[in-house]
Formats: sequence, structure tokens, C-alpha cells
Amino acid sequence: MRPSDLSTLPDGVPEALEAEGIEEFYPPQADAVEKGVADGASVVASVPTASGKTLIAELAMLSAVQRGGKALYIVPLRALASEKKTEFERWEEFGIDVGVSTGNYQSDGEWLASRDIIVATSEKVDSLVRNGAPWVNDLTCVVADEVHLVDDSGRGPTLEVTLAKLRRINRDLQVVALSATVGNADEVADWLDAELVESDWRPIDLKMGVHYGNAINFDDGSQREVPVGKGQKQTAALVADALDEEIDGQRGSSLVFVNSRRNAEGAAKRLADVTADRLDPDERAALEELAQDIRDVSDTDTSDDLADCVRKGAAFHHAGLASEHRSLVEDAFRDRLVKCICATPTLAAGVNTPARRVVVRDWKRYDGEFGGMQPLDTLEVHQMMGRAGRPGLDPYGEAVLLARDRDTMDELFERYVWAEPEDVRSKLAAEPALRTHVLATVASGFATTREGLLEFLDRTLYASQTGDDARLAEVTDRVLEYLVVNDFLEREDGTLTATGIGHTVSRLYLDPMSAAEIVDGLREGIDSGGADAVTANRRSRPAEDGEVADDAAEIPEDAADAGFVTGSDLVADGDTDDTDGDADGADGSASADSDDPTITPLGLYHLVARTPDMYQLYLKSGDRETYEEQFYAREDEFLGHAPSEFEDVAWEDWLAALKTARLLEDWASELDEDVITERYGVGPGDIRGKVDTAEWLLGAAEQLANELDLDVVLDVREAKKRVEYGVGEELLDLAGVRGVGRKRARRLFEAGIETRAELREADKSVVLGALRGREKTAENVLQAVGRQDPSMDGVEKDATASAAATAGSDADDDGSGQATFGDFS
Ligand SMILES: Nc1ncnc2c1ncn2[C@@H]1O[C@H](COP(=O)(O)OP(=O)(O)OP(=O)(O)O)[C@@H](O)[C@H]1O
Repeated sequence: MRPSDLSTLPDGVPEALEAEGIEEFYPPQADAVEKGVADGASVVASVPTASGKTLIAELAMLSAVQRGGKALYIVPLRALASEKKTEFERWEEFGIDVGVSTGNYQSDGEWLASRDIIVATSEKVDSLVRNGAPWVNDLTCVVADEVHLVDDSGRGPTLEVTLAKLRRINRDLQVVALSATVGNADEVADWLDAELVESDWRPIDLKMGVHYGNAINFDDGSQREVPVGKGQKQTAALVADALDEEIDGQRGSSLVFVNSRRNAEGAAKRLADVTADRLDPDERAALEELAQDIRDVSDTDTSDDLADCVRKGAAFHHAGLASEHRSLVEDAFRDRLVKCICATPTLAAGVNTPARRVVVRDWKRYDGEFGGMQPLDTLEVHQMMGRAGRPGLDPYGEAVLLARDRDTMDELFERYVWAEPEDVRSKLAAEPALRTHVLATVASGFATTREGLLEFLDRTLYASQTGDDARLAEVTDRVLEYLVVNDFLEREDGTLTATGIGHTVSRLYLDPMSAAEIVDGLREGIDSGGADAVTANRRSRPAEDGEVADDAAEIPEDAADAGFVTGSDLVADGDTDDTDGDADGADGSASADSDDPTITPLGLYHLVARTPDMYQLYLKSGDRETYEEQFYAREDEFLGHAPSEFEDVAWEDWLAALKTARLLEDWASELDEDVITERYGVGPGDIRGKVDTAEWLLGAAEQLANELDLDVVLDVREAKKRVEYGVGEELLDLAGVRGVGRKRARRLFEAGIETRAELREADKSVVLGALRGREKTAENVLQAVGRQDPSMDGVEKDATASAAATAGSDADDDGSGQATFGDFS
């Protein structure tokens, strides 16, 4: 079957597909077409990586649009949203408009209404539904990419509930769910009332095996000799072997998966010596340039270390990198310039980076919950292995695990090579997930009674999979109780309604528990001295959240820190063209005028760092003493009641929040990025992650304080602005001007230009003088200032209001509100 056999696609599309080289549909694609995917039928496609799932989705979406409908493509990661949007934009020449959901809610509402295909993360879609985006009602086709992630306890429930809501809004909705091969795709299909397309077929042969001794032993019984030299590591031998083999003029690149950031960096440094010996002069020159680009991203050791590896042809990849680092590395790897990437598993879940050889070096990972190194799931290892084989470039892919003894080899064959992947299981019936989704479900009118709520929840995978209504009802009742006690919901004569604050919390995309913590903290701050006014609202945190990372064990990669979407990504201000100085008060500097001297930025940073919406920094060994000292030195500043030192988990949690708050305070005190990365043992990507989350949570706190009429609004706003711009109070006005940023603002300030009004009046020579010694960037500032000049007045942006339904900048993987990072340093 070929594209031109389909009559459902817009004119010209079949020919374009064929021109792209899609002459015949791959077997799973043909199966999906036969099951009606181009005619509006719902389909679950559970097929291996690189077997053409995206085209199945495109056939569904393009046919839906051709029938006059509208399609939504839901991705799990923001980096993927940009990638998919770019991919789908090739259909614009056939009259299909493509949009990615970004910017604030208002602009999304109007603009997206006119798009035919919209790409968004599940959290963003959830937020749009909560905020009543009207175009959601017009959807006729929804694609859920990587639907096996419903199994993820953090993000799975959102996807599950969002799909349930979309199907409830539009009962004829076509749902196309794309999944890795999982054990129970039939259950997912049952849940979605969809046809099942299940297949092991791959366009490129994938050989899986285990390296032991001097050879790789493959699943088909064959062996490939890869001797390991004296003093050499297995991984180095495998990377060298792939690179030394030329097939059709192509040498083989490798992806090496390891279990921690430190291991990724260490392995990349070692493997750089292997790749360096195998570069030609042109490659060397191109890599030197790339290394310079990487150094230019940020002024940190991480940046330098990465550049040092890259100039030799290797790289590391993990969530501590800035998003610019990650995309430079990914692009260079796709261009075959970088020969080897050592990555944490987050890359396997992320963007498209195939390699001829995949080496899964570490198959165990530190797991705080179980207190030790635990084997990875089969599904996760299969996802990594599936990255092997570059379509059109390699005749086959090889995925290799490593064993030092025969027993381990046997275990690896059992566990990963022969094994079927696990079943996916809904994680919905847990309090943290239901707390937020029950509130949102009531607040957006999907249910008005307990029974209505349970009926709605009956449409989720959890219900369809387990049939365990009792458990769902039990957790729902507990959650309802919590929401009522905390004034987010009211229950009268069996009717449930969201309170004003309940609506706000739902729209702000906050975990209700975060909102309760913030409101309590602010109230106590106002009552200051009321240190014993602890309320029943405060959560008792699950043990694993406060777990101290064993020094010997590495800090595990945190999914949420790894670029997966959190509420902070839904904040509107993904750029620095903030011109709302005027909105901050007449002098534009948002100076705090609260009567209460005890409310400090540190106290506020600590408050938001304690909420379940912030992923705190881990305490390393020695940190406890450091932060205990700081706790006692600044005891007056904390908002809320500190646990006693004997409440181990709560106390560690409090100190971890303090460490996180201190990072934010350092950032807002204009400390350089490299000093911060060094001091806290984090990467530049982590600083951005914390800053974005803090900005979002403080924006939410401001809105809550406003609504509850708490006299802390200005304090909160100032703390938010300081973290947003990374500057001291006196620079808030200047740093908000587009193109200025924290460092330039400081230089201007030192040169006597202290406000945006003065900047507007300053002549060129003054501004240049202010930036003496930074000629390289002065020009840019001037240009930016010049461009900004006429519109500098009157352009308002209400960040907190727009936090309501809004998305981060999709141009920036980290959704950073700080375009100033790196750019201007
Ligand atoms: N029928 C086809 N004929 C030739 N090439 C195809 C066909 N279908 C898809 N391809 C190409 O195969 C490659 C892999 O496809 P795609 O990225 O859709 O796989 P996938 O299953 O979505 O992978 P992943 O699981 O990694 O997201 C793409 O380059 C795509 O253009």
C-alpha cells in the first residue's frame, strides 16, 4: 500500500510523501490504515522505535483536517513539541496551518483557534482545558505520543485525565495513541475504544547482545569479536570498534547510556580520547568551532568540560546542561560530527538521536525509595536499545549490554534481551495525582457531585484496567476531604463547587498542597511571631522526597528536572521583554512597602521551595551541618513553623528547601552562574529549572495573596522579579528592558543610568561608556535599546494573571524566563 492509494489526504500530500521516499507504507502503517486511521477510527499503535509511528499520526491528522476537522498532537516533552512542530510545518504548503501552544492563554485562545494542527504537552493541554480554551471543543482528532508514559507516577495521571476530559468534551473524538512496545497495549486500546496495531517489525534490523570477554554475543546466536585491550574499558573498545568500521562510507557512531550525570561526564572525557584519534582535519576544525559555541552558552565548568570533550568528538548529555548545550550536541550528533554521546536515560525518552551502536553501560540506578541500586525496567532499557540503527544510514543497529562474568551475561539476556517489556499500569489512584485532578475536574465543571466525579474517573485507564472502583472511591474521598478542609472546594447538600481560591489554584496549575503551604506561610509571615500557628494543612512529605542522597551513590536524574514539563513551563513570560516596570508601582522598582520587616526574599524562596511543586536540591554529606548553621543564623526569616531537628525526614526536607532557597538568593544577588554551579554542585540547566519554578510559584503566591487580601503582595512581587531577572532590588527597573539583562544592567547602573527612563534619555556615548570593556556586546545592547525605545512605555504584562493558562517559551527547552542566561554573560 502506498500514500497515493489513500483518498483521504489533502491534495498533493501523497505525492509529497512519495517524494520524501515513502513509497510503500511500512507494515504497521498499512495495518493502521486498514483499521481506519485515515477514516477517523481510533487506533493504538504499539510498535518499536523508528518504525514510522509519526506517519501513522500524520495520516490521521491530515485526513481529519481534510474532512474539515482540527487535530491536536500531545507530546511528553517540550523539546519534542518544537521538533514535531517543525516536522509538521512541511504541510503548510498544502494549506495546513500548524501551531505549537505557547505564549499566554489569551494569545493561545485566539491564535490557535485558527490552526489545523496544534502541538502541545499534556500539561499544557490540561491547563488549556482548565482555562476553557474554546478551540478545544473543535478538536476531532487527538494524538497521544509516547502513551506508555501513563505508567509514570509523576506525569502519567495528567495524560490520562486529559485524554478522558477531551473524550468527554467530544464524544466522537478520534484518538490515536502511539506507544513503545509494551506488555498490555490491548488494555490501553480497550480503554480508548481503539483498534490495536501491534507489531515487532522494524525498518532496520536491531541486533541485541551482551559484550563479555572479547566479543559481543548477539540474540541470534552470532558473535562479533571486540577485543578489550589491556587497561582498556569495554565501552571504549565498543565505541572504537563502531567508529573503525566503515559501511558505505559511513563510520559508526555510538550512544552510551549511564546512570548518573557524573558518570556521563566521566565516560565522555575518557571516550573523547578514543574519538579524538579518529577525526579528520575537517572534522577537527568544525568541532573546534562547535566547542567555542558551547563555551559561549554559559560561563561554567560544565560548559568548559563539555567543550573540551566536544572538540575531541565526544559529548555528555544530561539534565544539568542548558538547553542550548543539549541542542548543539544533539544536532552535531545527527550531523555525525560528534561521534559518541554519553547520556543519562532521559535522552532515550527525548529527541531523535539514532546511533549505529547503543551501549547500555549501566543497567542499575540509585533508587531512593528502595535505598540502593535497582535494575532498570525492561521497557526503559528497550527504549534505549531502540535508538540503535539510523534509518537510511546504517544497514543495522546494534544494542549492547556489558557483562564482566558469565552469570551477569545470563542475567542480562534473561532480564533485557529475551524479556518482554512490562505492562503499563495507571498511577492515578494516588493522593498527589488525584488532589490536583479532582480539584480541576470540579473547577472546570466536569463534575458537580461525588458521584459525578467517580463517574468521570470511571473513564480513566485506572478504572478500565483495574475495575477497582473501591480504591478509586477511597482515595477520592480522602482527597475531597482535604480540598474541603482547605477551602478549595465547598460541599453543600451533596453538591461540589470550587471556591474562588479553588478556581485560582486550578487555573494556576498549582498542586493544592503547594497552595495551602504558601497561604499558610504568608499568613504566618504577616502574623510574624506566630511561629506556632501551624495548621493542619501542611503536608507530611513522603519519605523519598526528603531522602538524602548517599554520597557514594549519585544523584539520580530527576524526570521533572530533565526537561519534562512542570507548572513552571506554563508561565507566560518566556522572554525578557518585560516592560512592566510601571505596573510595579510609580517608580517601577516594585519596592516593598509592607509593614512587616520579617518578610524577606529568602523567606519567600524557602516557602516556595518547600512546596511539592519544587524539586529541591539534595543534601549531600556535610550539607546538613552547613544548612543547620544557616538555619539558626537566619531563623527569623522563615515563614511557617520549622520542624524539630528530631523529626528526621521533615527536618532534612526543611534544610533541602533552605539549600534551594539559598541558590535562588544567590542568583537574585547577581552571583555569577559559575560560582553558583560550583557552590551547589549543579549544572547551568539546574539553575534555570529552579529559577523558572520559583518564578512561577512566586507569581502564583502573588495572585493568592492578592485574592486573599494578604498584605504581602509587594514583597512577593519583588522577590519574584529579583529571581526572574537575577538582580538586586535596585536593578529591577533596568533589568526588565529587553536586551539588557543582569550583567548589563549592573554596568549601566554603575555608569549612572539607574532607570529605564534614564536609559531612554541616555545618548549613545554614555551607554557605550557604561559598557566599556564589553565592546563585543555594547553594540547589541544599543541596538536592542534603540529597538525597544518607542514602545518602552505602556506595554504592560501581567505575569501573574497570565500564569493562569499559559505556556513557557517553546523556543527554549527550559522555558526559561531568563533569556539573559549565557546570552549576555
Ligand atoms: N513507509 C516509510 N517508508 C520510508 N521511510 C519511512 C516510512 N515511514 C517512516 N519513514 C521514515 O522512518 C524514520 C523513522 O520514523 P519515525 O520517526 O516516525 O519513527 P517513530 O516510530 O516515530 O520513532 P520513535 O519511536 O523514535 O519516535 C523517519 O525518518 C521517517 O521519515
